[in-house]
Amino acid sequence: MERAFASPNSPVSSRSRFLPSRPGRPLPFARRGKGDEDLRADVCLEIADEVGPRRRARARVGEIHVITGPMFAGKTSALARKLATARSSGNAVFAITSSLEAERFGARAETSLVTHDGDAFTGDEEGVCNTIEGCDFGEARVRAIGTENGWTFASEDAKALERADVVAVDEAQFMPGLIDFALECAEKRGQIVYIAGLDGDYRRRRFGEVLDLIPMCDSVTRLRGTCAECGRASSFSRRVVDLGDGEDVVSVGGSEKYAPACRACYLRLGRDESRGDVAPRWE
Ligand SMILES: Nc1ncnc2c1ncn2[C@@H]1O[C@H](COP(=O)(O)OP(=O)(O)O)[C@@H](O)[C@H]1O
Ligand SMILES: Cc1cn([C@H]2C[C@H](O)[C@@H](COP(=O)(O)O)O2)c(=O)[nH]c1=O
Repeated sequence: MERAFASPNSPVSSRSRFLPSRPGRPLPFARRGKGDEDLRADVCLEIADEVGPRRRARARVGEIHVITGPMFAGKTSALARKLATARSSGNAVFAITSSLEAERFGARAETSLVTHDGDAFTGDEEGVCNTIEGCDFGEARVRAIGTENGWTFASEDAKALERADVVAVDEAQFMPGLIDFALECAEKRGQIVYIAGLDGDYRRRRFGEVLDLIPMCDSVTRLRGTCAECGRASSFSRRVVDLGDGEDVVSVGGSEKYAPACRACYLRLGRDESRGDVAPRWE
């Protein structure tokens, strides 16, 4: 797909210089008419701050944004919204998730980011987003990878990853080599990178490499959900089933195994269930 961009010297504000200029193509928004160029600038400003095909070419250095927090906090939902926005402003998107997701969401999780509500961000092959009339979408792919495969992709996927403006990783706690991958995308290829995943496991201990990315990222968002016990904001993931002595930290699942917990309920229920592994660390 051929792309034309506004000249850096055009008489528009520095922010709107990130915006794609595509003569003859529909605006990615419904309102059109007199002064379309102004409208394009006005409407796109808020999303152009974070992503835009122009930005990559201009800066040659990308960004890394981390979206973390406990289970059921809305990490995947937030990531999917970011990607939908990026895509609807003409960016090519490549999203990666863990092949472990298929264990809880089935085969659709091989090519979609699936949330606990059952919503999904889906790539082009499934033809979801292209059906909205008048919108000019960048291509999108979602691929699941196994930890045993590393960051290897089929050749067409590897090309799509290479040319993407925006790269996303969901379930990042399951991905060894996360830091090298994120840095390669942002600093070698100039891509905007979103990393979503758990920072801690059910014991509130470091999970994978998500935390290690913090000193290298541009922004961190730690989301909270709703405590399943009391309705206050949840900050932690509580494992609600006993998987036996020496249980694995990694155990894929949803609400049959985990619950969102506020601090008070996490401590109370951890002790009530005699789960030494979740007792306060100061005891
Ligand atoms: N205890 C729960 N069990 C199942 N779903 C929940 C629970 N608490 C919240 N949810 C739903 O999960 C949604 C968030 O899903 P998702 O974006 O997949 O979160 P995350 O990626 O952080 O686990 C919330 O909007 C809410 O509707
Ligand atoms: C706390 C915790 C979680 N997991 C697993 C359970 C789920 O499969 C994912 C988290 O998914 P979400 O999108 O954040 O809801 O991680 C685990 O293996 N070990 C844990 O301690």
